[in-house]
Amino acid sequence: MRTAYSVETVRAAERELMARLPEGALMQRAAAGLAAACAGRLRRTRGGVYGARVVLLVGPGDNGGDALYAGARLARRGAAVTAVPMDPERTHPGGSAALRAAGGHLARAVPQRADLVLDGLLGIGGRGGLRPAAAALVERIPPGVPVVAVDLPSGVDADTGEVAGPAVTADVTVTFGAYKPGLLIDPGASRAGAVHLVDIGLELPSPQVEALQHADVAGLLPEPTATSDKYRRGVVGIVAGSAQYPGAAVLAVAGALRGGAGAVRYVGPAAEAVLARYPETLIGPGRVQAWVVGPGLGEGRAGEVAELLAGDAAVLVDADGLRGLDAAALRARSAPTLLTPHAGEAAALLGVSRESVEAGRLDAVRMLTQRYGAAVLLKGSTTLVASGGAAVRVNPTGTPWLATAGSGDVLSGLTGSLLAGGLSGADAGAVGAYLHGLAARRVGGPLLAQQVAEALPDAWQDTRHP
Ligand SMILES: NC(=O)C1=CN([C@@H]2O[C@H](COP(=O)(O)OP(=O)(O)OC[C@H]3O[C@@H](n4cnc5c(N)ncnc54)[C@H](OP(=O)(O)O)[C@@H]3O)[C@@H](O)[C@H]2O)[C@@H](O)CC1
Ligand SMILES: Nc1ncnc2c1ncn2[C@@H]1O[C@H](COP(=O)(O)OP(=O)(O)O)[C@@H](O)[C@H]1O
Ligand SMILES: [K+]
Repeated sequence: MRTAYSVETVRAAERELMARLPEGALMQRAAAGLAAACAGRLRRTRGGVYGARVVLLVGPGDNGGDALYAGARLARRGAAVTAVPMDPERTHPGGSAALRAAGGHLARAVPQRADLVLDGLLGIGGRGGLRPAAAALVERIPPGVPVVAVDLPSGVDADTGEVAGPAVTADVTVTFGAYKPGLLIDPGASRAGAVHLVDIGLELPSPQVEALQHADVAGLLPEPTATSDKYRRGVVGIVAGSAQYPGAAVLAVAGALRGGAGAVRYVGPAAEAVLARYPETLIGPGRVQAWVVGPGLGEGRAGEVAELLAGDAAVLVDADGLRGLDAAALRARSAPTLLTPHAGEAAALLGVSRESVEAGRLDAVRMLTQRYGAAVLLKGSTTLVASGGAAVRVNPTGTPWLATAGSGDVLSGLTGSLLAGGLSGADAGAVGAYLHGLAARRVGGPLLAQQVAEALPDAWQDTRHP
């Protein structure tokens, strides 16, 4: 499991550790890790540190201090290091002195010839959009030169991944002590590049955000045993499709057949199309452990949704099923319930704009789980899964090629199948999104939704091999 912590949590752990260490020790640990990562990068790109031209963008706080001390270490190894302070009156004094003593120097303008740029403008102390002095330095980063962000790319909100205005786009982010949510959640995650964690010895409580990895998923997947039969493995029912959208039913069934349930039942007007493609499908009402309702349902079928929600099987509500949901009915349920909106559907459920959901995905998914009393999977770039007050799960797999009609139907079938296999709403959502994203990466792009479904068994097997 990869875990991420809010600024408040990191600050508290930092205070606790600092009280037990000599002054400045943590910053030296951070700078040593940062310099090592930069040296590694320079070795790969130009054969070594000696003679490399390194530019430091230096902000007024400790983030700038980290950059200056790391710059001093690189200067001692023969790099030509130039630091450009955002505010020359407010620059980490110890760091500036160390850099000068190591042979580096400070400048007013950003040199345009460089082998590496360190973004040490703002770390976890950054608030709001970059102020003009910081934005002006970011604008002067020479194009094509690799950028290493110190702790996080300046302009990215550490707690949410929100980006208000200009921000640094890094090739690598060297982060200290713990991942921050903004490094895992878009739009921030896309600005961070490859994230490298430097252990500085912080002791941390439970995380605010987490991301499953192969071993976590393999541990949650429902595998059949010698005593399994198709009913014990779980039956998933799909209520999807309409005369207008029969394909949604076929794609949801395609996902459900590869999600580990023992049988897939289809209820709706697209039975012929479903059977033509998947003769394995059971047709018509019957007992199930989990329902998937919504893909391609069209309008005027809220009654079917309400009826399923009144029952005691697990229910996944997607797409058209999400229209006019009754929060009180959802809150009254005791079986697992999972809502799987994309940003537009989430916006409608919250009564806000789609843009605000996309800009603040973490807040949106937390508000949805609170308001509807259900687990919520918010689809899109860096899919999030929230359930009650537990850590929000961010999906680390996936590809923008998934932004294609029908891929969400495959996801809902797959995830419903996992619910039928006995996973909780949050686990089914996180594991479903993970496999779906892994399968899509295997296909590459451009991809068809049905290819994603077909690649699911291979993705499932991949999770067993770390
Ligand atoms: N935590 C740990 O364990 C460790 C932390 N370490 C390091 O410390 C970093 C945190 O340092 P920090 O607290 O000094 O804050 P930092 O990010 O440098 O920024 C604050 C300064 O920026 C300014 N400013 C704010 N917003 C702005 C904006 N939008 N645009 C422009 N300016 C803005 C703000 O100005 P003010 O608001 O005061 O006017 C203030 O001067 C952390 O990320 C990590 O690198 C490691 O050394 C060791 C272990
Ligand atoms: N930019 C993106 N990056 C990664 N995944 C994306 C992106 N946009 C959409 N997706 C994924 O593609 C799928 C689309 O689902 P959805 O919007 O319900 O489409 P549809 O209703 O056509 O099936 C979801 O799994 C979503 O997370
Ligand atoms: K930074």
